[in-house]
Amino acid sequence: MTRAIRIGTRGSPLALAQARMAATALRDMHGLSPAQIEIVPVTTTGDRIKDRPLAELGGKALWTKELDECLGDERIDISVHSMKDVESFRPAEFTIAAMLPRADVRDRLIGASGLDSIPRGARFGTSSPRRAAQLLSRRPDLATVPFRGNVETRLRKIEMGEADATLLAAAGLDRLDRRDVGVPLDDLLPAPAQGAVGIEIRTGDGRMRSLVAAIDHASTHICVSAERRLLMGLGGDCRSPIAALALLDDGRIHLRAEILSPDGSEVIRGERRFPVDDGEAPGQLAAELLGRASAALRSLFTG
Ligand SMILES: NCc1[nH]cc(CCC(=O)O)c1CC(=O)O
Repeated sequence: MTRAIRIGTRGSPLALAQARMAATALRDMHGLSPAQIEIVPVTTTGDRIKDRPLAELGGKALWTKELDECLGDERIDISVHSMKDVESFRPAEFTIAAMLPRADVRDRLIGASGLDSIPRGARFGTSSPRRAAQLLSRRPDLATVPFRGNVETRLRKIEMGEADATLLAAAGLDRLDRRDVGVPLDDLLPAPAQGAVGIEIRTGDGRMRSLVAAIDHASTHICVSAERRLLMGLGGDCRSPIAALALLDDGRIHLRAEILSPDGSEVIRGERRFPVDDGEAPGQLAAELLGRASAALRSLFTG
């Protein structure tokens, strides 16, 4: 091994925890010493802008732009991302060469013991169009209030009473050792790629490609790729209320998805089962969902 592998990551506590998971996996797989891996925190646009819903800025590589610049300039060798935050179309210059084993994919409800136990008219904190729409479809009496910041910040906002309840990804809570926080919701479909951590390299970097490919978790990669293909087919971005989850079932992919109007009044659900090497099926499911949606809902998508 020549010089240390530089792992670029966002600087949030969750991002750093995920970068450490990637570092540990690489170290264990390749028998590296701690000095042979370095973690390089990079501040992204999404981290800097704290006062506006990110959905308003929409589709502008909010979490990846600065990391991409570092990766492109060879200031880092790999980038570690929450796959959920990685836009569906990436520059050909970069390749997601591996994913870590997926964590709990569910959202957890904070501030109430179940969706039915939230008091009538309570304020629900979220800036996620998906979470807002899913919640309003079940509880139209609730009011959503904007809710940004990292996981710890959002938990503090609930403690301070800025909102009565919120949803957070189980994956993030668990990785921050907040395993006891919140109630998992089994019947709320998560965001595409929720719970998955991706490792990105420069497409031409053969050395990193083989180092990183060795820690790839194949079933996670297969399922998250199917969810991202669906997203591409929908032409959705972080402004579009989309939920999707692919699971492997008997060697085949079972992909479930829903698209929602922002106020939750319209919910279009669908699912497909298909072989893992069928790259077309997710796009076909996307087209089918859009075909069943009202013109107003369809207009939120460009696919
Ligand atoms: N949107 C921010 C974000 N990006 C990834 C996670 C959690 C980890 C994951 O889903 O992989 C979170 C926090 C959350 O949604 O609660």
